[in-house]
Amino acid sequence: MRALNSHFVLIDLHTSWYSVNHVPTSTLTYLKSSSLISTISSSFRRTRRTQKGIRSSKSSAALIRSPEIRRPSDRFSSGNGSSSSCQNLPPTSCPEAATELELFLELLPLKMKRELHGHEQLGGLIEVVMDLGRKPIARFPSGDWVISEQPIKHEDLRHAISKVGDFSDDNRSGIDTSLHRISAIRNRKMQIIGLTCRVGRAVTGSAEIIRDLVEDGGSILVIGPPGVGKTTLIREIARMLADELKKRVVIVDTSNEIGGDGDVPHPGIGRARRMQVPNVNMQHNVMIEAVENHMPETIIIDEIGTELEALAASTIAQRGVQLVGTAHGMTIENIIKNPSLQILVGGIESVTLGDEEARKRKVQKTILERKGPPTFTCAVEMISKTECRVHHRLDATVDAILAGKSPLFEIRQWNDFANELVTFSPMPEKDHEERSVLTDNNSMSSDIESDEEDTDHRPARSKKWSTSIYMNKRRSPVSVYTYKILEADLLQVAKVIGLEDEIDVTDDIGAADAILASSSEIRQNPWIRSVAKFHQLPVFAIKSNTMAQMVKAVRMILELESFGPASKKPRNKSLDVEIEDDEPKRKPSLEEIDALEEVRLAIEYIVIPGGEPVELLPRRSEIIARQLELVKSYQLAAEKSGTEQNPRLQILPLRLDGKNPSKSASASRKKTTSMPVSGGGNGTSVTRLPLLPQ
Ligand SMILES: Nc1ncnc2c1ncn2[C@@H]1O[C@H](COP(=O)(O)OP(=O)(O)OP(=O)(O)O)[C@@H](O)[C@H]1O
Repeated sequence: MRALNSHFVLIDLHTSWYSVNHVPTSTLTYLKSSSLISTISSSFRRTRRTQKGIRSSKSSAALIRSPEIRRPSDRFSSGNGSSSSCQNLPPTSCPEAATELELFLELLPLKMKRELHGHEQLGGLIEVVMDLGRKPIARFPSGDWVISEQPIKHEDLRHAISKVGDFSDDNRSGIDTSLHRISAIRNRKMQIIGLTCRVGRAVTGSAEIIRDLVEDGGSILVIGPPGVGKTTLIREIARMLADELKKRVVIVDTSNEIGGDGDVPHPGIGRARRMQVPNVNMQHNVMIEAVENHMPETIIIDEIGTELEALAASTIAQRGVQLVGTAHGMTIENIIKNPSLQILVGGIESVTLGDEEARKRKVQKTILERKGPPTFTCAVEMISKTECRVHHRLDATVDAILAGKSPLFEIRQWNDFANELVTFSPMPEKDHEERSVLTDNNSMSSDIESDEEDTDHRPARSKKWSTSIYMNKRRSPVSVYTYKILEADLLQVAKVIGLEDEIDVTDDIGAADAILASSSEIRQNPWIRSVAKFHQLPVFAIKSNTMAQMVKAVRMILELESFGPASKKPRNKSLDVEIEDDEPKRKPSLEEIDALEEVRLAIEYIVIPGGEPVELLPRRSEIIARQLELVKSYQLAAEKSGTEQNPRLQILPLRLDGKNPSKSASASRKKTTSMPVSGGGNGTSVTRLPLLPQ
């Protein structure tokens, strides 16, 4: 719960400062058609002004550091290499970029190529998708575009394949002397039936947003969703370090994506050296080889994805080499929760405190702590190509997340129009007294609240939800609009309890059947209730983002559980359900709390993400009964094991209906401690909670 919660705090900080900027598009679409739009847009303008104010006001309470502003002349003064000559030009106006784009377009059949040539945003092309029997799609920053009405034929794919090198075992290939990445989809006979062709480009200046971190010499972990620009960023970091800071840089280039296809690396990496990797499974070996043989001062590595690679990264960092690496994930919390990558943030262990210590720290007896120093000094969460969150001290961020506190981070935005970098740090929530002054959020909220009463001016809408209608006929699957709750968390919980076919997530509030939000967010941003009322949608609010509450929410949304006394009377015909943990019928003992916390940690950190069974500590049989209840509330199976004197519970990665809750379980993953199941007799190997004191 702590870890999950803190994610919310993180987003909370982010949104509380400029929540208006982050009103979901769908909401804005709705607002455009309603009388609320003037309220929101005026608040939006106020917020923008506030941001400008912050840029010029050093005393602003929202700033921990004063904002840094760089001019384009600073940005581009020192770039060199072939790409630098084009740095201020749009890609199509730059001869080298245009040549590389031409190489890319060579992949396509003539007709498609001609169509694409006519597209005004050709210079910003991101990907072309060619799937057999389907219309080819071009992906631009502005969205997808159908290149041709003619479906892709075998010969189109053959043409494209003939222009690229061999596909490696990760199904990726490239075009000689370019940075483009071609990824194949195969059928069961291993024939290629689809291609994702990504335009690679060296973007000089793209690393200016974190130049200070690069110059500091610390190790940098870059995380972000696919396609956000991680590879492009670290390619530029490699060039910056090698050419401008004169460091010995070695790139471990697993898919030849950083240095391009071919044996002579692309000029985009400057003087950095590149080591190719014969086979993806050897990435970790090549990482170690790079350190042992080539005396690098910096190692650059894209996509650290396995436990072995994470271990190799940690070894490299211990040898005093600066490491710049990327990993998939939206936030640091995703890395903490990923059993293979945990080591990058220092590893996590569960510690049971003594009664005295727990009282002193005002925490539960079983807490999560960082095991050791993180591999990386700092972390960059990429939000878009021009915006990121910088965690200067990754160790402090991880500690804060594990303790359920708000981590300190800095938001950096590159403003393309003004050509300047704006840096600001949101205050932790509890120190955030002046937030209302800074964001004008309060006035926005109250405006909206008052607008709520103005029901006469709203367009008439069909009633989508009222308790009775919903009870009688709801759609399947039920579409849920989530607000400040990770879609992935909701879908994972639905999957765990075997209801994944019953629930869907939508970005379009107008198409939703229900809203799931965190109560604290609703308190801070009451407009969500206004929107819910307008659409007559029920709001399910969860108090804390524990999986147990999520399970309850899913079951309530699907009417598998009654709303109970927590639901408020339908106001304005929309239902408002506050989901809380079940009230304990009696005050639990410390031992019981400890035992239940052990269950929660085991399920949320090992059984569900790792798909592994966990054997708990021996407990008294009454306590085991309580543990079993909790396990069942996650819709998971458990069995008793241990001896009669020392009974214990073993949580199985099986849903109550007997299926495996998580496909993420990797069979090859190392287990901390394994021992045969005692009493269970099915021969499964069992993983104990890491380092739980005996
Ligand atoms: N700063 C930038 N300016 C313009 N285009 C960019 C920039 N950064 C990335 N791109 C383009 O966006 C696309 C995706 O970039 P990139 O491959 O670096 O993303 P990624 O996060 O590494 O993706 P993945 O995780 O899938 O490997 C590419 O076409 C790239 O050329």
